[in-house]
Amino acid sequence: MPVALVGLPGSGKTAVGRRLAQRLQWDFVDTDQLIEERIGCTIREFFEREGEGRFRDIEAQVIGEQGRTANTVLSTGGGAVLREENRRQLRQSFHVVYLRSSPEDLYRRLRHDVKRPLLQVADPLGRLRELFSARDPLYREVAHESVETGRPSIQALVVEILDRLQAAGVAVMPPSPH
Ligand SMILES: Nc1ncnc2c1ncn2[C@@H]1O[C@H](COP(=O)(O)OP(=O)(O)OP(=O)(O)O)[C@@H](O)[C@H]1O
Ligand SMILES: O=C(O)C1=C[C@@H](O)[C@@H](O)[C@H](O)C1
Ligand SMILES: [Mg+2]
Repeated sequence: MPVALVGLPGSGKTAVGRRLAQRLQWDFVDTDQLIEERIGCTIREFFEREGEGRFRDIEAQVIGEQGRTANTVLSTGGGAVLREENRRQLRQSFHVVYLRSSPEDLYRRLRHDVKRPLLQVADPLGRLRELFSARDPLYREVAHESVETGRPSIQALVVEILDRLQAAGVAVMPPSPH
């Protein structure tokens, strides 16, 4: 069964997901990257030109496709859980790991980042707090595992998630090369 990472923008889905896939020798797929390849422009440009609804349609299609893969770590976009259809798909077809972060930790990481369209507002910390209140219940609803990302390094998070995946029988660690 593929593994999906969910969480707010900046929670580490891409950074953690890539390393997790390396350790498992699985494929790594990032829905945001896949979508940018398909639409031929950045998500930010697409949001401005076509609107969030069109972006969410493509996102739902990509999650549906990836649910049929094996040996894949899927890093989802921060808003993937907003659609009921996606929550059902995630819960059914993936082992879902929620990277749970406080709005304050996220703000520290993302304040200089201009790539995340939802944070291009006058009060990004306020926006993150709103996003957390609105989405934390949805991430919890879909998650089979939840890990707090406040203090641990990316490496430590990967080790913790690997332990959980092995305990759940979802993944077997490949033998180490030496
Ligand atoms: N546990 C962590 N400790 C320190 N830095 C981290 C941690 N997790 C992520 N980061 C850093 O925070 C930034 C955002 O991480 P990343 O891009 O992986 O988030 P994301 O969840 O994929 O965000 P988005 O939903 O917007 O795609 C990156 O620079 C990443 O290296
Ligand atoms: O939190 C969100 O709604 C989003 C997060 C990003 O990963 C992208 O998927 C997009 O910018 C929307
Ligand atoms: Mg990402």
